[in-house]
Amino acid sequence: MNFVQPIPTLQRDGNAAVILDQTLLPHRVATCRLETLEAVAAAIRDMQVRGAPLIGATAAFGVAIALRTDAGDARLAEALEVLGKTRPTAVNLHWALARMRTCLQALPAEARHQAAWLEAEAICRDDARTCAAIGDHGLALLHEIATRRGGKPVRVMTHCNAGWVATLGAGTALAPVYQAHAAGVPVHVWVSETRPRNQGLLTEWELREAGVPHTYLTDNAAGILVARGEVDIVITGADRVAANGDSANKVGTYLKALAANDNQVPFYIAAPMSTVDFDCPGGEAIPIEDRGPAEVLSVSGLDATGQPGTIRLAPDGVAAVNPAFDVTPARLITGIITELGVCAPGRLIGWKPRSA
Ligand SMILES: CSC[C@H]1O[C@H](OP(=O)(O)O)[C@H](O)[C@@H]1O
Repeated sequence: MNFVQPIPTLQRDGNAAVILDQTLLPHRVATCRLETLEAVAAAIRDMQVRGAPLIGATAAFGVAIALRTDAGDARLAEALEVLGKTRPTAVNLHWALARMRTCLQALPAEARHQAAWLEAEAICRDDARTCAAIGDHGLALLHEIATRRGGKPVRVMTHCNAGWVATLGAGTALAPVYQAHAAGVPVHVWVSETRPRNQGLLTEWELREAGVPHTYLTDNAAGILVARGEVDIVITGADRVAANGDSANKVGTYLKALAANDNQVPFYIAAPMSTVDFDCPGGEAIPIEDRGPAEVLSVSGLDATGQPGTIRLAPDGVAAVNPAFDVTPARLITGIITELGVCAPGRLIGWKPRSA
């Protein structure tokens, strides 16, 4: 399916990047123009852009922007270092920066700026194609369930946002849902809010705009829905998949996988092969981002007058912990939906490209 993003998540405008600012969604749809290396790094760190594939592509744009007036070795190294430090868990960031390094380091400095833009834009096009292929492979799974359910909606549970706003295409976990909806396969999506940053609201917004039936729930409600038999399949994205299939995704994913496993509900990760870190043997080696207590102790939204704002939830001095991701062990994962097909987590190593 040729999915066209309703609003581009990332675009080139001369020597700048124009991003869809995700910190304002779903209440305000606005773009933001990034003209410097520092602005790109801040946009990734502060999650104006988020979602593993989109973070990678944005970082690639950051390299191109950084090389405008000086494309020497030192400047290239500085750009790669600054961008590489923005967020630790999503390996697509490092994958994209490595691809930029490979493309650029062999070139003379005067050829690098233009080549960087070409490569960054190629990363975007590749991701759109990858999302479409993930959608195709995931659709086959949803089709199978639809047939079993005799035309009743396939009830998909997801977590966080792995839709089009997190990528350059249709998304990862939501790509099969969009494909199914377009093909007339009835689907209903359970959308968990994903505290503390509430990326579930992004998923809710995407699905509402696309006319895909869905229901929003608190993170804690996921277990009872699974136990009551109201979920046919769980599909989430991933930020880093280890060589043994252990998968890091937004915190709360592990609990959904446990509930799914306890109730014989299939649990799938949908992610591009660029999310697989073949250098990382298992989940214990995946760096987990700690975003600090402030996000946990407050909540952002609109006030009674419709103005955006943040309110404090907890009294002063409350101690809080905020790991942004957790790791779902391979034994709880039914399969990993990639652009190459659906793979059992334990067999991923057989899919390792020769160059990786
Ligand atoms: C398409 S990958 C989406 C991925 O991004 C999330 O993380 P974050 O919002 O912190 O960038 C999450 O873990 C999702 O699965």
